[in-house]
Amino acid sequence: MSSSVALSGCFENCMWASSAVFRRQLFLIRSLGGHCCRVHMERMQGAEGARAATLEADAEGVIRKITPVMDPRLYKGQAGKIAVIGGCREYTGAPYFAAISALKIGADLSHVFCTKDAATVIKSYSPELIVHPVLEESYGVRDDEKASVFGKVVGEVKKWMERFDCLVVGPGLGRDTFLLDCVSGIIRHAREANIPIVIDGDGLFLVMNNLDLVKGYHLAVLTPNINEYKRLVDKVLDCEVNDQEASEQLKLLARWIGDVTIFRKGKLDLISDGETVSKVSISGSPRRCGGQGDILSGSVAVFSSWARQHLSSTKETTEKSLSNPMVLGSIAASALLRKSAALAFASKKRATLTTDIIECLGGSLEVISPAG
Ligand SMILES: NC(=O)C1=CN([C@@H]2O[C@H](COP(=O)(O)OP(=O)(O)OC[C@H]3O[C@@H](n4cnc5c(N)ncnc54)[C@H](OP(=O)(O)O)[C@@H]3O)[C@@H](O)[C@H]2O)[C@@H](O)CC1
Ligand SMILES: Nc1ncnc2c1ncn2[C@@H]1O[C@H](COP(=O)(O)OP(=O)(O)OP(=O)(O)O)[C@@H](O)[C@H]1O
Ligand SMILES: [Mg+2]
Repeated sequence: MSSSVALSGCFENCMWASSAVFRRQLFLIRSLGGHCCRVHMERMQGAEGARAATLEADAEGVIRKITPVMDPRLYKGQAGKIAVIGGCREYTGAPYFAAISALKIGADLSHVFCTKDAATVIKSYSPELIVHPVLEESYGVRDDEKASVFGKVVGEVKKWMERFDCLVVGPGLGRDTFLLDCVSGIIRHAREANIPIVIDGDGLFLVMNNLDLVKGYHLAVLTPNINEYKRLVDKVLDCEVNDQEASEQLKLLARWIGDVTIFRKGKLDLISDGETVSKVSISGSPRRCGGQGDILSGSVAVFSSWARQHLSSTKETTEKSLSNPMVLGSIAASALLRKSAALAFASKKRATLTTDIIECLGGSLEVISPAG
């Protein structure tokens, strides 16, 4: 069987959910206990053979290609307008890290949509950010007010939606049920408006329980850390993480969810849109202070916006995944985060904090793609 025929067969597998064949397979998988991934893997391997090892991405080449030149004819906003949906009573650092990283890399405007409790705190970290105190948690809303507050919250974000090049949903969002309902409404509007979305942190918690929010949306990137990836694999593939077949499992996960890009964060970063898998293993920092994933989500937002702009202005024909702006943006963000973390660690050692890494973003980008 040709590999393309086999691949399309595999895709069809993802559509089994409503068929009798799928129910029979599910029964078989369940009867085998925790071996469902092996079953899937064998199907994949049967389909594609033992595919070539996952290639290291030419991340610096990608950065050079998509980073826009500094052109005095550009006006404010053309280098990127990013919005972070996140920030609640508990977490104010995460949305700040994501939003400020976007600016430090070169976006022109960075907004944060958060709860009232978080807004003043985030504003006090930086006057550069545009902060909207619009999200509401259950404790502040009576049951009989919920429908109207929902409409107001979603409406406030929708007013701005079309101006954004990318949304980052989840850093420091929390897990309040009413707040997450409103964020589901925001994601639906973003999809309708064709706005790319990076889903991270508690945004992944939301999406994992409502896969339809991202299913089939080619402009969505999911950025799970080690715990979030475990939960995603468990929920979607109904099995455990398989590190021996990491690339195949990731590819399968992206296909199973449907047309999204998944960025699996870890000792090495793996990125797949279900077509190919790219690896970025540039050495980073051994410090694992919280917040590095937040820098990454803001960075993916900027680079994927730049990749989208680049691709729409060139007629390059290339491999399908390398014409996927979300994959290119993810590869670029991974490399820049890792280089910046290494640079920060070289001078700060054990005292390295997320804010130190953010300070290294500009310098690290300058080495790869000088501003002029
Ligand atoms: N400076 C800041 O502001 C930073 C803020 N950050 C923000 O923190 C948030 C969580 O992200 P994280 O990375 O801690 O998630 P992760 O590793 O899955 O969780 C570890 C364990 O905690 C638990 N758990 C988590 N949230 C829970 C909840 N609301 N309620 C109850 N349990 C919860 C979780 O349990 P489980 O999901 O398994 O039930 C798991 O066992 C997210 O918004 C992120 O952006 C970070 O970006 C760092 C910098
Ligand atoms: N062991 C490691 N060695 C080197 N770099 C790593 C390692 N683990 C993660 N990273 C880098 O740090 C980035 C953030 O990953 P991490 O797993 O810390 O995210 P996170 O847990 O979501 O972070 P946050 O604390 O912001 O929520 C990854 O993209 C990766 O490049
Ligand atoms: Mg995180």
